[in-house]
Amino acid sequence: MTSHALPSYLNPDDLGPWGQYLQQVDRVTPHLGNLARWVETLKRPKRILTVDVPIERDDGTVAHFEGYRVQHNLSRGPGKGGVRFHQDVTLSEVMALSAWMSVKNAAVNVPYGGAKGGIRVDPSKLSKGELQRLTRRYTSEISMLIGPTKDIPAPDVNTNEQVMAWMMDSYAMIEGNLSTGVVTGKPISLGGSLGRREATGRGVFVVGQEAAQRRGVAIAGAKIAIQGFGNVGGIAATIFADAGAKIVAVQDHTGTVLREGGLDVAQLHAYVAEAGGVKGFPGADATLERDAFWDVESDILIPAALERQITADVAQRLRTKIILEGANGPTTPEADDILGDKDVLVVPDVLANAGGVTVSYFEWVQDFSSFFWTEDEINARLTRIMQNAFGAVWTVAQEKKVSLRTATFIVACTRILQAREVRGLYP
Ligand SMILES: NC(=O)C1=CN([C@@H]2O[C@H](COP(=O)(O)OP(=O)(O)OC[C@H]3O[C@@H](n4cnc5c(N)ncnc54)[C@H](OP(=O)(O)O)[C@@H]3O)[C@@H](O)[C@H]2O)C=CC1
Ligand SMILES: O=C(O)CCC(=O)C(=O)O
Repeated sequence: MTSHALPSYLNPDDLGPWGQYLQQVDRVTPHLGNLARWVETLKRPKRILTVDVPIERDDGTVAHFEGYRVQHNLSRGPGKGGVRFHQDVTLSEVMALSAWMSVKNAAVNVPYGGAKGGIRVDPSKLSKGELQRLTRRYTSEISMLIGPTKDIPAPDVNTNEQVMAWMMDSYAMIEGNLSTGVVTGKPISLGGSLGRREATGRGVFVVGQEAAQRRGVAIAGAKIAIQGFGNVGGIAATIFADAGAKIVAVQDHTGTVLREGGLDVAQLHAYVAEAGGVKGFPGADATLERDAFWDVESDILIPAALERQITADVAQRLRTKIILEGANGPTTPEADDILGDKDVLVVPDVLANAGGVTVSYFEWVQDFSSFFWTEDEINARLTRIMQNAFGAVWTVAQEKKVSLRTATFIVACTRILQAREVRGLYP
């Protein structure tokens, strides 16, 4: 029997984010004991759908966009993971994001496999009508894969509650019934959950408290630098600032703003809502060149934008104690090694940003039971799950003397492969 480490549909010379994920799997394999015989299942997505998404533009022309939905692993439950609209989306990226969802969902022990979707499009160049047509067409094209018990999309970069409402409505039109549980991250008026919008940033804060406590860093007064000021970075900034931390630097696509004494986060949110980005924020002491963001001294760094931002070069330069990965895949394996040598504590994406999918799970449960919880209940349950997950990973990391990333992969991949093994293969 031949076993191929690389799926045939990828260019072996340019694996992109999928290559990064494969290296992470290689690092966990020696710790999986007998389950390692199943490890190849982690290296192959279960199902990949590539779709052509044509829309009529407002000017009457027709434009085509490439979209994907990848179900990486379904051993523990239906697929679950967001949908990204971005001009740089590739199949390799969506494959990696779907795999990180499998690991993340198992790390916090929510009953899902991993999936992710995306369209290669710059949504800022579309009108609202065009965006709605794109979303509806995409939903129709992937409708054979998704469903409340099959695969449940959610928001990711450049998608939000409105996009989820359009996805749900398109699916309901196809199915002929109202299936609120087909997507999460919906508006509250449509079966969405209190606390979902804030959940990823809140989860980053909870694990941040756990990490800071173990590293002897006080959150009150801690200096925090954040890359990305959207759903994850923007909300994390607010929660950390409310807890007394100083948000000393924020970078988004438009620029980087700095204030030694701490930026006024509420004012920055108001400014970004008007101006479209942090560039030109009058409450900043200084602005920085893009690359200089990585030289800002901080106690905690929160990458909350895109993958592969912290490369080996960046890792050498960083002056921080703790990295909380709000983004998926922000640190390359080479950078991980350097940060380990520098004793920087990296709380990996598959743990740090799991708050979003955790409250998505709560939303899905609430939709099925048509019984909705209070925000306090949601936040208390979220906090408990994140603290327990962090504690379990920390213990494994100490026992096995591995990074928190490898420890999270040990916990999660063990759960995934135990489910795989006990289900067995069709003879
Ligand atoms: N939303 C969620 O619930 C979850 C999201 N994540 C991950 O968190 C990350 C951010 O997602 P989310 O906050 O939802 O996305 P948003 O679209 O809400 O925000 C993305 C932010 O990143 C900024 N950004 C994009 N590219 C760059 C860049 N090259 N340099 C600096 N900043 C950049 C954007 O700036 P600008 O607006 O100027 O383009 C924006 O501020 C992603 O990796 C996502 O996968 C993980 C778990 C859950
Ligand atoms: O809420 C969800 O289902 C998934 C969110 C997501 O895409 C992620 O955690 O990366």
